[in-house]
Amino acid sequence: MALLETHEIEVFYGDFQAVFGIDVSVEEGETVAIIGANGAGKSSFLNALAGITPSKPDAITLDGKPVGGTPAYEMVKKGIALVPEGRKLYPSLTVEENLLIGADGKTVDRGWNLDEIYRLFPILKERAKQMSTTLSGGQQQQVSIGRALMANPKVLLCDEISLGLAPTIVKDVYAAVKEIQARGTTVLLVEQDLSAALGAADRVYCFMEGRVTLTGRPDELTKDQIQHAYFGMSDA
Ligand SMILES: Nc1ncnc2c1ncn2[C@@H]1O[C@H](COP(=O)(O)OP(=O)(O)OP(=O)(O)O)[C@@H](O)[C@H]1O
Repeated sequence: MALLETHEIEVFYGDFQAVFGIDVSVEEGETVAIIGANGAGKSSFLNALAGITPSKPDAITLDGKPVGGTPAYEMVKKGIALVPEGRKLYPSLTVEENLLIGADGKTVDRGWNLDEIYRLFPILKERAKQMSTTLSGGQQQQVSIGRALMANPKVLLCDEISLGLAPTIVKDVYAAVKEIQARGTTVLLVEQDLSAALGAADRVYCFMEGRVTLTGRPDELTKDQIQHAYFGMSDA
């Protein structure tokens, strides 16, 4: 049994359907990436897992138990924590205060605390008392990841953590994802930066127009397969 599974999950905004019956499974300790173009439904899917958009109870199982439709503040206590698109830090709080807020979602100790976050992201220790808004984009992304880890999740959800960052900074952020996985945390990420996603993930799912068009291990997939799955076209 996989740690996290979706079963024919659907996401609606009023009458508009963004996700059409998607099955995804994530094994404990895996890093899985969802790739796809703008509007493919990646964030809608991730937000359903985080309890931000509604879903049916059986549509999401964690450790085999239905958790779909659980509100976001409860979902994090069940073990699913989100690094949201755009970081969404609290601008009036310091770096450390932002991190400490993440600990409100902690119900089990899986080894993540302030010391461990500062070990993963040493610059944040130096900047601990600064307002989060004074940090660079990459450092703010570190705070957002650290805040989610402070909840000690079973599964860390990351939404477009490369967004707006220079390529060298993206590399650093993804090196941290590898480290997070190495420390035993399961990661499910949504990413438009293909090389970042393929470099970090054990398995990928490609979404197009709210459906899965391709799945596999990065080393098994060809460029043409990915292009076809991404845009519905190929070189041929
Ligand atoms: N709050 C909302 N209300 C109505 N429609 C929405 C809402 N959020 C997303 N959508 C629509 O749902 C579809 C999927 O959007 P979603 O943001 O999930 O895609 P995405 O793959 O994450 O793309 P992006 O990378 O641009 O965020 C799009 O057609 C989008 O316009």
